[in-house]
Amino acid sequence: MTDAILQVDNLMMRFGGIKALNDVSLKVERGSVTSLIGPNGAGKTTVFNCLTGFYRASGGRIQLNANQRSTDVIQVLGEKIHPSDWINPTQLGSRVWYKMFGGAHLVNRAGLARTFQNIRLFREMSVIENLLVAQHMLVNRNLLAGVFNTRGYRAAENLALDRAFYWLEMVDLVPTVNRLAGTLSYGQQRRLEIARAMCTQPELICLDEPAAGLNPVETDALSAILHRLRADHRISVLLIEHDMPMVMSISDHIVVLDHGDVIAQGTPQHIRHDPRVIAAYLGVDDEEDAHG
Ligand SMILES: Nc1ncnc2c1ncn2[C@@H]1O[C@H](COP(=O)(O)OP(=O)(O)OP(=O)(O)O)[C@@H](O)[C@H]1O
Repeated sequence: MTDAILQVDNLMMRFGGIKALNDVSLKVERGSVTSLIGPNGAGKTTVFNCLTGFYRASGGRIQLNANQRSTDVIQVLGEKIHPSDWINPTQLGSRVWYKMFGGAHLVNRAGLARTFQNIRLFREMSVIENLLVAQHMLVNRNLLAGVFNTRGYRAAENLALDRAFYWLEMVDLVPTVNRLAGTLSYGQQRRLEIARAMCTQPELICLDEPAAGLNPVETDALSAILHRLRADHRISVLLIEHDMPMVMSISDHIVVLDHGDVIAQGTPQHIRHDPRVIAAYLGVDDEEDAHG
């Protein structure tokens, strides 16, 4: 029996006349590293945007099984009211509720965090401030507790600091703690993005091209971090990445997208030899490499 932390069925996304996602079904097994690969414009980032609530999918189903509950991601983002809701008051109430109070924050609270293809740190804030801001949902936000600096408020702040230092250590950035995020090297900024996402305590982390622009040493350090996330913290990872050696070495499962459709999925070994994947994406050189 499978234990999927994420199950995506028949996901569709249209932008006017453009069909960015046609019919995407995939799943991420709990504790696995799953990679989403494909040529430029295949729809990979659009999948991430639908999963994390940046886009509202045009159709399909996204189920996240984390934090000991199952979350219907499309529902919590706030769906349109359907005509049939008027004869089903519970359904109508739920849709109105999520239309008013739903959004991407609920997806994060349900256990999913992400990083971005173009780094989106607060560049003018220090490293530690970036990590504390990420935790504002988790700490006590009671105004009076803050004004009177109550014991509960201080305890929550200390916990946030402990969590920030824990993940800083994990990504090897403790010495940079007071530097402005914008002054870090590119590789350090990528690692800080991962630490910031981890501070929200997700069970599934979606990483959009984390190795882009990294040198080979930094890419190896990143692979080691992903290994540790899975082995030591049982975090599930969904990865978009063009660095094929990294994808092939780190993934348990690979999903290949092309023109908004899943054209293949399976183990790295299986994907490496799939003729459709070679034709659409990997190309002859990679096939020769694989055989060589
Ligand atoms: N907000 C948008 N408005 C209109 N079209 C969009 C939008 N976002 C994505 N698209 C289109 O959807 C298709 C898929 O884009 P997407 O960025 O998901 O591809 P990708 O596989 O992530 O590519 P890359 O590897 O280059 O990042 C493209 O044709 C793109 O132009």
